[in-house]
Amino acid sequence: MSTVYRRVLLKLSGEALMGDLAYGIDPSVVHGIAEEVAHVVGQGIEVAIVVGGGNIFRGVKGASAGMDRATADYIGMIATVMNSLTLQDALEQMQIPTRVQTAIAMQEIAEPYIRRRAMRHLEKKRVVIFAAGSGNPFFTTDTTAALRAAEIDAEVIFKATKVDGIYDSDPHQNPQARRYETLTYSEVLTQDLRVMDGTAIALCKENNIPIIVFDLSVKNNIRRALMGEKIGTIVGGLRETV
Ligand SMILES: Nc1ncnc2c1ncn2[C@@H]1O[C@H](COP(=O)(O)OP(=O)(O)OP(=O)(O)O)[C@@H](O)[C@H]1O
Ligand SMILES: O=c1ccn([C@@H]2O[C@H](COP(=O)(O)O)[C@@H](O)[C@H]2O)c(=O)[nH]1
Repeated sequence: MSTVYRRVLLKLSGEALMGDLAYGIDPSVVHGIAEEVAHVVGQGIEVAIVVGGGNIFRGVKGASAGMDRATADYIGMIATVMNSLTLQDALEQMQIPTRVQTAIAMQEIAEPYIRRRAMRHLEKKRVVIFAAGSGNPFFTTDTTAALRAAEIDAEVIFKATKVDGIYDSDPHQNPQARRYETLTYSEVLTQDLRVMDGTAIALCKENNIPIIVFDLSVKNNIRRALMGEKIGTIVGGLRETV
């Protein structure tokens, strides 16, 4: 069976890993994600993953409570390593070969991020999980996803998150918000649609990488999206002239 995509980058919401818990990781959520990723890998799609850290720690929150922002961001990046290792464990229990590469050296735990090595792993159909964000404070894992997608020549970024697409305002704040099916990068930026940070959108625009935003909590959505089914909101699907 031929697939729509050859190589994709899947950005998983850290917060969504909590499931119904108040904090941390719900093993059943991680197990469900791993099952869907395993299916897609089994179809021959090369999958790289960036996972957020919002279920454990966000730098901005730490800073607003009085911490030094850069220190708080390093803690946030370490949170993404915990999520990445948890996901690796779940995938390997399903016999899916997986490598975690970290942007902050922790060689006893994971490989360092080496672009060419990551690409080789992907060619060998190993799932590569990029941990510790970009390694730089003041960034997010959404921007990391855009950066890594450009570096590894991924065709598309799938942002699996807590909403089923991009709305004209935050649907968690405004129940009247209306969902878009498609948007240009420029529309997301000029309308200040904050489902992803502006740096991530700008990087995708510059490198012409489409972004598909969809709801992670619906069973089989990862599988459906990565297999090419049209769900959620697509940003930048059409080449822009502006
Ligand atoms: N216009 C919008 N359309 C859709 N969601 C929006 C919009 N504006 C803000 N949001 C919010 O963006 C959130 C998704 O982004 P957020 O960065 O919080 O999560 P994430 O990146 O998936 O998680 P994490 O940071 O834990 O990895 C949604 O839960 C929603 O409340
Ligand atoms: O490149 C990066 C990526 C992340 N951080 C910090 O980690 C947390 C968790 O990431 P989320 O994208 O919010 O899930 C983030 O709040 C930052 O504090 C970073 O500093 N640099």
